[in-house]
Amino acid sequence: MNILLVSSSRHGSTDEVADVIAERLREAGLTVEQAHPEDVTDVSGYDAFVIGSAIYMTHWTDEAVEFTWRFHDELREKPVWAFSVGLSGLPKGQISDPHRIGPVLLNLDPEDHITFPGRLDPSSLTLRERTIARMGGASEGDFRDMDAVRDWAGAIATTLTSLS
Ligand SMILES: Cc1cc2nc3c(=O)[nH]c(=O)nc-3n(C[C@H](O)[C@H](O)[C@H](O)COP(=O)(O)O)c2cc1C
Repeated sequence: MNILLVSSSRHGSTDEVADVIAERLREAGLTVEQAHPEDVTDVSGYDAFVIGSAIYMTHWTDEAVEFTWRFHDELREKPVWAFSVGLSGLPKGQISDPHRIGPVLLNLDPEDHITFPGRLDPSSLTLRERTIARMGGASEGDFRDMDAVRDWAGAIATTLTSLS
């Protein structure tokens, strides 16, 4: 079973979450190809999709959203899992609003969607990003829980291996 795992990241933390998902799916014997959404030109030949994006200003990246529209018809025909990486749910994360990604998820109609806590490293941000993050009261640090990521990927693997 061939899976396309698409991740959209500005500062790397979402790509690293995607790497953990890919590793877990491969452990289950699934074939996984990883790509960034803007590099994908063809989605034929895949049996399932895992699509994730970092959240910025309550939205998925433009590249991730554009991917979901570009391949809307193909994605609708196969199982899709979606994940977001952001700081929603953290005590100071006032800029987060996962509901704003609702239209994307409605478009994708995924089997499941999950939001994983992300990483905010001020030293890697542009001045504009740093200002927005500070104004929003975002917590600085790496809040990713890779065990939770592995568990989520494990559940996908269980579903997909039962189909094949
Ligand atoms: C300018 C800026 C805006 C952000 N907006 C949100 C947001 O609206 N919701 C959220 O949950 N996280 C938000 N975050 C946190 C990022 O989603 C988090 O840092 C994520 O791990 C970044 O992923 P990346 O390293 O793959 O780019 C924001 C971060 C920055 C710097």
